[in-house]
Amino acid sequence: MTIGVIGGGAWGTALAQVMAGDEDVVLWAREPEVVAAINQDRANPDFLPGVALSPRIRASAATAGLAAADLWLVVAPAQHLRSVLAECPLAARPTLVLCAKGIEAATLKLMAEVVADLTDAPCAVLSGPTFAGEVARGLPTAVTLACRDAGVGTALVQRLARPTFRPYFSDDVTGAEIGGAVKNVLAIACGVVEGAGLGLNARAALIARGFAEMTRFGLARGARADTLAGLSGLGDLVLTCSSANSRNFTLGLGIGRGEPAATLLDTRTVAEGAATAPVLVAAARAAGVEMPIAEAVAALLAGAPVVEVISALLARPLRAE
Ligand SMILES: NC(=O)C1=CN([C@@H]2O[C@H](COP(=O)(O)OP(=O)(O)OC[C@H]3O[C@@H](n4cnc5c(N)ncnc54)[C@H](O)[C@@H]3O)[C@@H](O)[C@H]2O)C=CC1
Ligand SMILES: O=C(CO)COP(=O)(O)O
Repeated sequence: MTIGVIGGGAWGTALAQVMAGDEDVVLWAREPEVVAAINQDRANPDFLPGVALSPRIRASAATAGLAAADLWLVVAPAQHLRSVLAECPLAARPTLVLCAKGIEAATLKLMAEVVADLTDAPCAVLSGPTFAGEVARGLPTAVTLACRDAGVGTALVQRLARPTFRPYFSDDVTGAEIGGAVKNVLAIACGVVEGAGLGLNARAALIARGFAEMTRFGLARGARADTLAGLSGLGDLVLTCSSANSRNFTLGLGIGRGEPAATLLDTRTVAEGAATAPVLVAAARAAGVEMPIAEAVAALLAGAPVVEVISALLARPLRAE
């Protein structure tokens, strides 16, 4: 059996590495230098430095090679998922496991909704507290594997489980997706709090009030509260809101210190929350849901001064919890 991985960034490479413990992996990467480094040096210094990669991973710059796999882990960033997948040999009807965390800007659609525009192949979502470097080094990790079809989902849990990689089945695809997308935005907010020196009380308040926003938005979009309180929601929120290993948290850290967001975003790596924040604000307004922290993050990314944004958040009318 062969697993396909779409995307040679940190997360695609880490998933390829953990899967290569038991199966051959065909990895499509967009950058020829990433393909060459994986095939020749067994490394991906551009996106996942310091990890010696398995010889069972074969990288390719051509999507045709994915046809050899019956299961694809789709790890292109959220805003590129549609264009990347459209170039892949979908006619083979592989099972798709979506691993990006975000909402498509042009359509306000979650990743599974984007995929439904392209194919009716079986589809699941993998999400949870998963820093790529730790997964690639074999440190213990648990994720949500969400699929509307319980038969497909439970088979995927069995196939993707590894000694240090534990998927938990859920049938709540929307909940798993919303947790991952929203926590990225909240991680930026927590980084801002840290960078601006606002203290640990403020960060804890932000995590709790941010989780309330995630829950309100999730319920409005049909997610279940127990999913949002699980690995792909609260679990991932806690991880990324408390560590500078998170690109989103680190972006917020810089903004909180007064660095321009545009400069901080000028990197090869993605901080998905930056793309998600304005989209989330639009989606929340469309759903009639108040998300003041997400609005604050979107304002900061658009260049609003940190002091003003924080003062405005603190000046909001007092209300019941
Ligand atoms: N890094 C991590 O620890 C985790 C990342 N994720 C999610 O996985 C997804 C991918 O993130 P990473 O692998 O970390 O990315 P990365 O930041 O390591 O690398 C950037 C990736 O974006 C791709 N890219 C850039 N421009 C593109 C374009 N125009 N078209 C198609 N692809 C383009 C690059 O080829 C590269 O694969 C994101 O949605 C992220 O939120 C999820 C869990 C953990
Ligand atoms: O999603 C992640 C961990 O679960 C990775 O977080 P960052 O994208 O903020 O680095």
